[in-house]
Amino acid sequence: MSFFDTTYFCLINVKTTTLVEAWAVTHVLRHLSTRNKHAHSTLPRLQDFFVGMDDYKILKVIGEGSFGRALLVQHKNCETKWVLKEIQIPKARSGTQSRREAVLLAKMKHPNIVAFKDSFEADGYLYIAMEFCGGGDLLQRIRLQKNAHFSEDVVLKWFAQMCSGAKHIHDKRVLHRDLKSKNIFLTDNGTVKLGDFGSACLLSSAEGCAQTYVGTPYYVSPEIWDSKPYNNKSDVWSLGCVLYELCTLKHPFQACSWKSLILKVCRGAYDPLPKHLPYELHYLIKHMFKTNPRDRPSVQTILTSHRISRLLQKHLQTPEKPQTERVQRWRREDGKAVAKLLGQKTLLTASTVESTFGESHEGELRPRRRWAAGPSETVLEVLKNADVISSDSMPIGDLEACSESLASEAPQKRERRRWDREPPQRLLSLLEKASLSTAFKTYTIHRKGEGPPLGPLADRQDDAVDGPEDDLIDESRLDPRSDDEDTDFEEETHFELLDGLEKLTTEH
Ligand SMILES: Nc1ncnc2c1ncn2[C@@H]1O[C@H](COP(=O)(O)OP(=O)(O)OP(=O)(O)O)[C@@H](O)[C@H]1O
Repeated sequence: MSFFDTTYFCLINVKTTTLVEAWAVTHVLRHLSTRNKHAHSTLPRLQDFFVGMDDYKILKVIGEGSFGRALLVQHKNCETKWVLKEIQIPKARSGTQSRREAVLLAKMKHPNIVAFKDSFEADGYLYIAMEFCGGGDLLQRIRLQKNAHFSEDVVLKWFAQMCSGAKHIHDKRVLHRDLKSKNIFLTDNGTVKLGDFGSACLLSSAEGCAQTYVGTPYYVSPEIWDSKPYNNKSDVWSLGCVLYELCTLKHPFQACSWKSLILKVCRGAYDPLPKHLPYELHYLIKHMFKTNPRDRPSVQTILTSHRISRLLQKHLQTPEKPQTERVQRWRREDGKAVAKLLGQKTLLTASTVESTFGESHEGELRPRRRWAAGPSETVLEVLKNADVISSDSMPIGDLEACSESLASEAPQKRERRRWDREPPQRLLSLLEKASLSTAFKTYTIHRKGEGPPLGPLADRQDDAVDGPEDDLIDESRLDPRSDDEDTDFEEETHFELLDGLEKLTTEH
């Protein structure tokens, strides 16, 4: 199929939606057939193609990312503005591989995901036409604020919409892998949309995709620095970074060196949110920044059964349905039976402070669990002779020793799941001299021996993604899943992050 055939096909597909557009197609076809007769040896670049036509024009170059330019274009007759991403296709790569972002976007139809319009290739470039978000990206919006914080309502609304978009892609077993405020857009009417699927990766194509690390160091979760597989909770970590930025107008993990950045990320050490923000947001951030991905909530959980859910739901047009309850609710009778077994004391009395409501009955207002007024005797005993030092100044080793001694004093020593290992020494030493400015860029790092970093559309020749577009999504993966399965939603292949990173940091 020649370039012109391909272009005819694309244009017909996109523009036959209205009569006006059908007229435009006729015009374009006539124009192209004239051009075809005098076809040059060099195929036209996008500029020739659009500007030369009566119906479209390039309004401006919006910006340039790591992998190409973003252009604002307009269809003359319907005034619709699109963003056209122009991405150079690496010579060695096949065109079909290059369409991954386009195909992913096309399949992701959701009010909180940047809509796909069309994609085509010309002259070694891939063009992806997508919805133009007139409000710009969230990073620009945050910068506009200077020091004025967003209202709580705005933060919750935007975050709810981000989660809704993220849930949609996770439900399709797709990871975004590069969620950051720069890749999240606002429309003119203030709706949030996730964009830039250049890094998105279908798990079903682990063969071709999971061997590549994509991400922006400031938003990368601890497991990635630990060379663990990327999973849906890694996207949750990145969303946590964006939420934190919305709340504070700062990055959660600020640092003046790579070493300190990675240490902070791996320890999950961030400054607490401002006090005026609701408790639910504090609680959510704490959970999104759990260093063990299994302890982080999934987006499904955040939207439906987390403490924050109630606050988020009112900002969603179509509220997310609560999870189908797999775990049976704890019934009062069961509680009583277990309590009897455990020590002839009802669990209600054991776990709640006696309330002025007295004994509650089914359907009646229940007393809320409250902490006892003072710390427990055991804690007081342990702390009696302890030095008073701030946790900030306490070296991590001391903290661990202290918490271990506390645990040994406790009546029942409970094994806690932990993920607070130090980042690998080699990683720290190789990053020591690298400039931190590079930590804000999107990286693509290939496996050991794969050569230099390549764009998001570049992949191995034997990439399983290559092939008919419909093969890209395994439909069986679209079935609804339980939240437990969600936790195990991760890439199957490990990759060597350090080798790739070493190359990058010596290049920059
Ligand atoms: N759909 C869109 N609507 C409005 N602006 C957009 C859209 N897509 C991209 N932009 C803007 O175009 C510019 C370039 O975006 P692009 O996605 O090419 O790279 P980037 O996100 O800036 O960088 P990187 O590739 O490192 O992620 C950015 O300023 C971005 O805000």
